[in-house]
Amino acid sequence: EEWLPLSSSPRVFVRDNFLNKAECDHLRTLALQSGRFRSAFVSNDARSSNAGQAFHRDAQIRGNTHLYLESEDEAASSTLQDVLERMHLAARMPPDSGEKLQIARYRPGERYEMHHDSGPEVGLARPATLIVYLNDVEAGGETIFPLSREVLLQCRPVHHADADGHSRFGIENCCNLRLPELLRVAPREGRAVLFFNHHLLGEKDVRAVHASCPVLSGEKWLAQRWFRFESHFGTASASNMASKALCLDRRCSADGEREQGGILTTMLRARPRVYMFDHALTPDENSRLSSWAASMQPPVAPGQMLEVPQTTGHQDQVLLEQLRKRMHELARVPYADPYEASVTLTRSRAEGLPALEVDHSSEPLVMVLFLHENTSTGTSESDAVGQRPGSLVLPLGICATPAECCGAAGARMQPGPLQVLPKAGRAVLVALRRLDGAPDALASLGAPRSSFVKMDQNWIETGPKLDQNWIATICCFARDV
Ligand SMILES: O=C(O)CCC(=O)C(=O)O
Ligand SMILES: [Fe+2]
Repeated sequence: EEWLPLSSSPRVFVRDNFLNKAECDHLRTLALQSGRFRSAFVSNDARSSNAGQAFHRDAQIRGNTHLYLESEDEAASSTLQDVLERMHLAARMPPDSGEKLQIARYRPGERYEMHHDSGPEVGLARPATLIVYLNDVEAGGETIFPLSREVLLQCRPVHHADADGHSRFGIENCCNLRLPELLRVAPREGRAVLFFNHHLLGEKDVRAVHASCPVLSGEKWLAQRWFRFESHFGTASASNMASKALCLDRRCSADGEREQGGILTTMLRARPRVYMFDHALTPDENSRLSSWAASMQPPVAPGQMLEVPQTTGHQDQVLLEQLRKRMHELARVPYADPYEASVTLTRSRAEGLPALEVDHSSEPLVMVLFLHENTSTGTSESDAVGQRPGSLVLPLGICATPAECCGAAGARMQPGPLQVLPKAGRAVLVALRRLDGAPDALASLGAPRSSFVKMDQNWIETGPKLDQNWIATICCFARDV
């Protein structure tokens, strides 16, 4: 497994060894050498002018120091560029969506009380946050997410009286609690936490509040990337990544991030967002999937679609669910087990945070498609890239302006159909929405005339129906063609 989903509401993922020791050391050294550390609570940058951040200027609320790495730092460090690229790939966020990388440092006693990272109401929308811890902390410093209203209340930045009549302020009251509804991520060198501050359809997820427990002993260092809805230029990494995507469009060699478990992630397009995952299925899964499809009675004709039964008892049920789960994880979309987890989810929604608004329209809906042998997808537009039989050709729309399509390097990029060659175990993810949840007109997939299996209830015969809350499509090839 690669990124481990810890919670589906809010969406929180964790991955160990996201950065290696040398990379962690390098980022800390860059930060120290810059001499730019300053108190988080006296920050007078643009962000402090908004209401949501104003109270963070109180040392009691947030006592650590931090700095931002600048484009000059990026230009001078290929390690930093590489780290940033991997951060964007991991978060499935386009290259131009990142703020400057923040390096933060907490000394004993320093903490950051409960807060939300995003404030669309004040013009600061941050759909996702990626934190990487840069060292091992002797004690304390966990990042915590309250998963129920009860726990949230016990963590609020007010004085809480405990049973003995002692008063404890804010998270100090709840960092000691060992409760199942308190998700706690201990800082470990190289460990990354990815969480989404907005729902898949763009609305702010009020449940994504979190805090940093006080460091009890030692120091805590982290690197933090915030992602924005709107294009957020000014970082060198944006143009590097966009030109790599350009290279892939033109069929250069793949160059992506190899995740744990051997899955190789590559961004094919920034707008709309298209990702390719090699080795998403193991050879064993490919062959089991192929023989399962081949065993269908009556046989599946080329071009015919085949529905995966929802019923339990099918001999390949376990395999199919495992794949479905993996596809969801790759898409960073919460997986709702059709038989169990969805029930659990519904229950936790009903009981968990009754006073908070939960956006039911963001129900995950991802379809998983498998291409079978003897199928030819295709549109005539694909000829320019020399279509091979069975390729997945995505006629990904026409950009109004090149910059709109591909960000910083847009002027050099030719939008047009994207061809993904079939390769056993390869999956392709197309985000159908922009980061703010609006349907991405560039992701109009048309109607690929291939044989697909959709892992939910219905056949898809035409393009995705955005009015039905489609978020993404992900398909995988079980065979080479
Ligand atoms: O230090 C942590 O673990 C969390 C930091 C955080 O939430 C923030 O800086 O916004
Ligand atoms: Fe935060």
